[in-house]
Amino acid sequence: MPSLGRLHLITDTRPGCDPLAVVRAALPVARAELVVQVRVTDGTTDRQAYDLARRVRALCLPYRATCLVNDRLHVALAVDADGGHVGADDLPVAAARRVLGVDAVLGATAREPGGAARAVAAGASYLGVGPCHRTTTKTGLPDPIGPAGVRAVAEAVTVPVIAIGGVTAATVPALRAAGAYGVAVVGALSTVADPGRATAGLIAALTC
Ligand SMILES: Cc1ncc(COP(=O)(O)OP(=O)(O)O)c(N)n1
Ligand SMILES: Cc1ncsc1CCOP(=O)(O)O
Ligand SMILES: [Mg+2]
Repeated sequence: MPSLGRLHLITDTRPGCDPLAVVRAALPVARAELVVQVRVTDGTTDRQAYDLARRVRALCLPYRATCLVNDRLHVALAVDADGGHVGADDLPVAAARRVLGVDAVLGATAREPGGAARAVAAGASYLGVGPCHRTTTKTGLPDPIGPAGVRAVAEAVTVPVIAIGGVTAATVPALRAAGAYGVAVVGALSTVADPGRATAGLIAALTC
C-alpha cells in the first residue's frame, strides 16, 4: 500500500459549493500528498455521489493522489477508489474492511484511545481524530478535544492519525507536535477565495 498523504481534502457539497473546482486547484499543489475524501450531504442520491466520486477519481489518478469515499462503500467500490472512511453511524470497521478488501485504505473516526485501539484492531489503516477545534461545517459534534486529545490517541496507536475539525494552517504545528501525521479539512479549502494558495499554506505547515 502506498504511504498515506498528509493533506485530506473532504469535499463540500453544500449548496453554492463547487467541490470539483477545489479539487482541481489543490491537486497540482499537493499532488501525492493529497487525499481527496468524497463526502456528500445526506440528501445526495447514490447516482450523484457516484458521478462526483468517478470524476474525483479521474482527477486524482495522474497525480497519484488518493481518492477515498466517505460512508458509501459501494460507491467506493464502483469507482475503484483507493478506499473509504467510516464512523460511528456507518458500517462497523471490520465489516468495512471485508467490503473493501485487505489492500484498501480504510479510515475510521476516533475520539479517544480506547475507541482508537478498537478501530485499528478491527482493520482501520488510519484514524480521523476530532473534532480538534470548533467547526462550522458539521453540527451535532461533541466538544473539541484539542491537541491534547490528539496526543492521547496518537500515543495509543501506530497507524497515522489525521486530525480533523476546524483545522487551519495556523493550527497545524500544534497538531503535528501532538503526534498527528496529517490533517483533514473542509472549510480551510472550500470556503476560501484561492484554494490553491490555501493548499500551499497547509502543505508548508505539514512538511516543515
Ligand atoms: C478524516 C476523517 N475523520 C473523521 C471523519 C468523520 O467521519 P464520521 O464520524 O463518519 O462523520 P461523517 O463525515 O460521515 O459525517 C471523516 N469524514 N474524515
Ligand atoms: C466531517 C467532520 N467530522 C468532524 S469535524 C468535521 C468537519 C470538518 O470541517 P472543517 O475542516 O470545516 O472544520
Ligand atoms: Mg460517516
